[in-house]
Order: sequence, then C-alpha cells, then structure tokens
Amino acid sequence: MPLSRLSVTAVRNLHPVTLLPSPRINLISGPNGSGKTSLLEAIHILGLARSFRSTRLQPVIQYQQDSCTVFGEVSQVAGGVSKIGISRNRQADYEIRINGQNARGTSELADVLPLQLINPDSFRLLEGAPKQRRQYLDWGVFHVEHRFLPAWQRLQKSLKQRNSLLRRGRIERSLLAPWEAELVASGEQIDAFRQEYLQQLKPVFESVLGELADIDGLTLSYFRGWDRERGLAEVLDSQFDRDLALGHTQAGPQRADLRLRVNGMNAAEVLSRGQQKLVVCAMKIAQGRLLSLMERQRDCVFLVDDLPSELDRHHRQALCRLLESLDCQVFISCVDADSLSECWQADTPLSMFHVEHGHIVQTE
Ligand SMILES: Nc1ncnc2c1ncn2[C@@H]1O[C@H](COP(=O)(O)OP(=O)(O)OP(=O)(O)O)[C@@H](O)[C@H]1O
Repeated sequence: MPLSRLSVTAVRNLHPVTLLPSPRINLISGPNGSGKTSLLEAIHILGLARSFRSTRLQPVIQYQQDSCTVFGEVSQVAGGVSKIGISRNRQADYEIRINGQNARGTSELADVLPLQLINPDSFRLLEGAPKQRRQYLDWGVFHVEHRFLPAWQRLQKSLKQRNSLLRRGRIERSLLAPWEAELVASGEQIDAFRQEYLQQLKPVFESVLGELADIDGLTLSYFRGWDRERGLAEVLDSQFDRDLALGHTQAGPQRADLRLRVNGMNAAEVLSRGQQKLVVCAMKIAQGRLLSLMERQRDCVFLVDDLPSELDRHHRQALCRLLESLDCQVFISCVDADSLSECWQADTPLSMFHVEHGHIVQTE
C-alpha cells in the first residue's frame, strides 16, 4: 500500500512540494534543520492526523500561515487508489477527506495508510510507561482483527462510566453492574485478541531479531492487566473497596503491558542504547512483516527518522537489509546519504531526495 503521490503545503519549514516516491526505498538526506523530519512528519499526519513531535498540530503549521495541508494517493492491494487529504488551521479545525468524503474518524485513516514509525523516541517503547507498549500491541491487533476497535470503544466507555461512579464515593453497587458487565465482556474480548496476536507476533519477532542482532536470553511476555488465574469479574469484585477508595478501576486491559527481559532483567536496564534501538526496530519490523503475512496481505509504510545514529556499519546494513526484505515502502532520513547508499541491492527501486532550507529536490 505505497504512497504513490504526496503533496505538502505549509508544514514547518517545507516549501510547497509534490513528490512521486518510490514504492520501496526512499532516502531523504540533508543538513541539520533542513526539513527531513518535517517531511516524515507530514506523512505521519496523513496516516494518523497527528504529529509524532508534538501533541498538538498547531506548531506544525508554518509560521505566518493559517493552515497546513497534506494530500496523498495510496495504492491499494485490491487495486485502485485511495486519496487522502488533511488540513488543519490555527483555529484547530480539522478536515480529513478520504476519496472525497469526510472521514468518520482517524481509525479510517489508519486503515487506508498503516504506518510504522522508527525514530529516536521509539526507545521509549522499552523504557517508557506501559501505555506505549499497549499502543504498540494494539496497533497490530487493530490491523489484523476488525472486531478490536468496537470492543476497545466499548471498554473505554464502560471504564469511564465506572470510574466516574467510583469518584462519587458511597454508591450503590447495583449502579455499577451494567458498566461492569460491559467492561468484563469487552475487556476479556480485548485480552483474547491481544493474546492471539502476540502468539503470532512472537516467532516473527524472534526471527527478525535474530537477523538483526545477537542478543541472548531476550524474552517478550504479556501481562494482561489482571490476575492470570482469575476472571475479570471476580477481580473487579474483590478489588471493589480499593477501587472506591482510589476513585478508579485498577485491574483490567487498560493495565496490560508487554515485558521485555534479558535473563530475567528489564531489557531497558541492561541493554546498550544501540541494542535497545535494534530491539525496538525488530519489534516494529516484526509487526510490518506479520501484517503482510496475514490474510489481507496489507503492507505498512515505514518512516525511519535518522537511521544511522547510534548504529555501527554492520548493524546499519543489517537493518537496511531487513527493511528491504519487507517489500514495503520505506522513507528513511539521514544527514549524509553516503552513509546508506551502499546498503541496497542493485535492483531495489530506490529514490533519493535532498532537502536544503525546506526545498526538496529528487536527486535519483
Ligand atoms: N512551524 C514552523 N514553521 C516554519 N519553520 C519551522 C516550524 N517549526 C519548525 N520549523 C523549522 O523547520 C526546520 C526543519 O526542522 P526538521 O526537524 O525537519 O529538520 P531536520 O532536517 O530533520 O534536522 P535534523 O537533522 O537536525 O534532525 C527547523 O529549522 C525548524 O526550526
């Protein structure tokens, strides 16, 4: 599902541009501050309606401009092209159009243009809060299980209602019953989806990691958010007094986590920065590989910001080989194109773009 055409207007320092990227490898080079990350950011906005650099889109809009726009054409597996347009102005008004229609939500965008981002912040996947790892896991579940999104929406609603009743204090237990029933049903469904997905992901992850790095004793395991031996209904019941005292629900799939350990120790505390980067790359590449192996055979687009940093030549080449083997579209930014130019097979379609003061020029 490559992006066959991309137009960007008033995003950060970028001059208005239309690009026809390669369906495979796209190298974006240029000096610091030239606009390489901004280009990746524009593609990210197209797939998710948000930036990966700031929680708000306001800072992305070019100084002195009132709005920014990103437009893209995405070739679909079934044939045909999906046209996506996103614009956002300083009054925080959004417009998301897919094939000329207003999109129902950002999940529709994610479905048309599945994206995987690998950037320096991706380290947080190992060292950061469980929320990041849940988001990682749910990205995969969302793309392979169409019943996940409605279940997740039901979970959010029932949790919100239960928590708001808990915060009132001294409440009738019966008031919670309908929300708890909904929470248990959707929560157990989500847990089953996550477990099933992880079972498929694990061997792919292990094989990708084996191709990328030599890290012995690394294990990936799943904590579902409540006691493995007991049903969620029983756990909610037994923890009710504590939930009431704290004013929120402690157990449930909203507490799920992935645990990465090396010989029993937290991977973030024992691996080097470079090794952590390789593990995170393996996790993301494994998701992309699994997605294309699944029934619907969908490919995601990889955005890799500043690939060479912290990786030696050998690992850089191994990572490029893996990205190349995916048959996906990849956008990679780097300061110096020479650092990556020898990493590709001669017959892999490769386009090179050079960015200078916000001007993007295709050089190959
Ligand atoms: N809203 C904005 N309008 C105009 N320019 C902006 C805006 N926000 C940031 N900039 C500028 O855009 C430039 C491009 O930044 P970007 O992060 O894309 O560069 P880069 O090529 O990825 O750099 P590096 O190699 O240092 O990571 C920076 O000089 C930044 O100051």
